[in-house]
Amino acid sequence: MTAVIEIEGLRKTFRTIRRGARVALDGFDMTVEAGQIHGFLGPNGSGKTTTLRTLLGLVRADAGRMAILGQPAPAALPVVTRRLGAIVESPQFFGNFTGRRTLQLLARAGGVPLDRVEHVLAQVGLRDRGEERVKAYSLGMKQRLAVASALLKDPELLILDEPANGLDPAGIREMRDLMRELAAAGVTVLVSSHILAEIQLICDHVTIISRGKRVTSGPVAAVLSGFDRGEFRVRVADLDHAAEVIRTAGLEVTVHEDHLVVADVGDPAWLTEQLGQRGMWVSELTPLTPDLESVFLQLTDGDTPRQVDVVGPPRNADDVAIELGGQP
Ligand SMILES: Nc1ncnc2c1ncn2[C@@H]1O[C@H](COP(=O)(O)OP(=O)(O)OP(=O)(O)O)[C@@H](O)[C@H]1O
Repeated sequence: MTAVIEIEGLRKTFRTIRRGARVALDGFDMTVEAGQIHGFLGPNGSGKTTTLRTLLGLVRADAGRMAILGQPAPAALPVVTRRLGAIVESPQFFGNFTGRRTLQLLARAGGVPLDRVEHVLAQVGLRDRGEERVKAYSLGMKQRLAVASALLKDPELLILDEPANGLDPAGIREMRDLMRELAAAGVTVLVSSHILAEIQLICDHVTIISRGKRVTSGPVAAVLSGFDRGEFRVRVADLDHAAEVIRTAGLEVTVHEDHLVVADVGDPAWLTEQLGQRGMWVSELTPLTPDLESVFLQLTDGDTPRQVDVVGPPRNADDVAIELGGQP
């Protein structure tokens, strides 16, 4: 695998007269490899936009090493810029121009052959709406037009900051389908978001940032499996009695209003047998697999985010080692 984005030890402190020093990035690391749809997740103010702006040379880092498409950034950005598409600030389009005209002007300004315009209009699903004025576009269509403008150069890497922001569920679904199509066409996509369910559906890899530090990264499945405690939701008529039986058998159990949650259930058949032998019939036994939202909340909640690092270049859920520990 080739790394298309490498970030190591990135530091940035903003200093303002009114609010003093604010640490936005505190030794942040991230690697995005070719072909990935990589989700960049973090709570508001955790440093996502600062990372992307720094990577694209819009903000000067205090320290750290960055490379895009194998070239040092920001020094080599002029060299790689033709291979890179990015939407970090919401682009403002002239409302009286049509979508097609807008892209034609951008193509001409960027020295891109005009036939690319029809191609990218089709790619983002705007070919039939290309003759409408941009001011008549919905937010989702404007976002797609922005993506189309970033695709004009036929980039190998597309960086999108919060592309689903402000979109309704249908718009989010369209954006998700578009990203999948781009990835299928061989484009590496880095997409920052705080919409966890979407990231889980769209992305194959994820980096989670909290307070300017990476708290976890790796294949989505591996990150999730690192938080899988083998929990099951169990419904029986007599919750307290069942909890006592399960505890006596050595398993951790928490009693909820109408169900139990049992951790570290190796063999669910054993659990039903234990309860059945005592005349307690299980009406529900559901594995509780963690989703990105619960992992995200565990990692980014509270004053001190836990540092969770994937050791070595992750490939799949089996060869990922996850270390839990305090902040360095
Ligand atoms: N130009 C700036 N001047 C001062 N502080 C800034 C500036 N840009 C960002 N910050 C601060 O740096 C921190 C990180 O902000 P950043 O915008 O990178 O976070 P984010 O993860 O993108 O958040 P959001 O999801 O809300 O966009 C925040 O505390 C923010 O207030």
